Amino acid sequence: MVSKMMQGADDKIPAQGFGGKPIATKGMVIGLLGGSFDPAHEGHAHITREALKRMGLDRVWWLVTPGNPLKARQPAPMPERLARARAVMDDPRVVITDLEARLGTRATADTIKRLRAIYPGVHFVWLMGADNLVQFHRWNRWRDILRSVPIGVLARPGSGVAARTSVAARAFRVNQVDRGENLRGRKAPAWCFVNMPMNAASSSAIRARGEWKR
Ligand SMILES: Nc1ncnc2c1ncn2[C@@H]1O[C@H](COP(=O)(O)OP(=O)(O)OP(=O)(O)O)[C@@H](O)[C@H]1O
Ligand SMILES: O=C(O)c1ccc[n+]([C@@H]2O[C@H](COP(=O)([O-])O)[C@@H](O)[C@H]2O)c1
Repeated sequence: MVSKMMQGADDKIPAQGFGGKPIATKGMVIGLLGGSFDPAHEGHAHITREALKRMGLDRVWWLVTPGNPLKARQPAPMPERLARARAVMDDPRVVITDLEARLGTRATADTIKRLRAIYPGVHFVWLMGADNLVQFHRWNRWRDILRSVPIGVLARPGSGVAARTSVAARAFRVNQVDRGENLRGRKAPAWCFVNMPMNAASSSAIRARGEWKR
């Protein structure tokens, strides 16, 4: 028989955060911000705070990718990207993790599938900047992603029009949340476009200025 104390612990999954995987509580709504974070910057922190505030999220996990499947360039070593990300985003609601390296996944569709299996009862929301919606139809099994989790798209300078008229936006137009930006309780397919004061920071600009290893 499960004791009262154990019942409390059972709400937390995975039970002991095994293998460095973060612990979540059943019923939580967790935003996933995947990225190269090469390096992390104020733009990432800005969209994370906005997503937490506007979308009804309990947590955001930054998934520092072992390597974007569409980018030929190898990013800086994982420990350095993790350390920089933790310095940029120091908030108890945000977990910086190398989960994809631990799971052995690269394609977002695979990562989401694995996370939903490992964390039953947890609701995931995929987050991305508007520039990623523009080329989202080039991602592996992009329609499966849209059908498996709600997606929050955050405005980024220069990408608004292209994002709104992108292949993915047009294909899933009827699933765009028409009122507000709150994705809590939404069932996929559902996505929102968050118009907000924008931050122009980018990793490539930081690298171009020689402020980060290339
Ligand atoms: N300033 C920003 N405004 C809105 N979204 C952003 C911003 N910077 C990054 N993002 C989003 O954060 C996620 C991770 O971005 P990434 O780590 O690739 O940074 P980046 O600045 O876009 O890098 P790069 O310049 O090398 O392409 C992506 O979904 C991206 O769209
Ligand atoms: O799954 C894919 O095919 C895919 C293609 C391009 C990008 N992604 C993911 O999108 C996220 C943003 O990548 P980036 O390099 O723009 O920061 C990151 O988690 C990548 O793994 C995923």
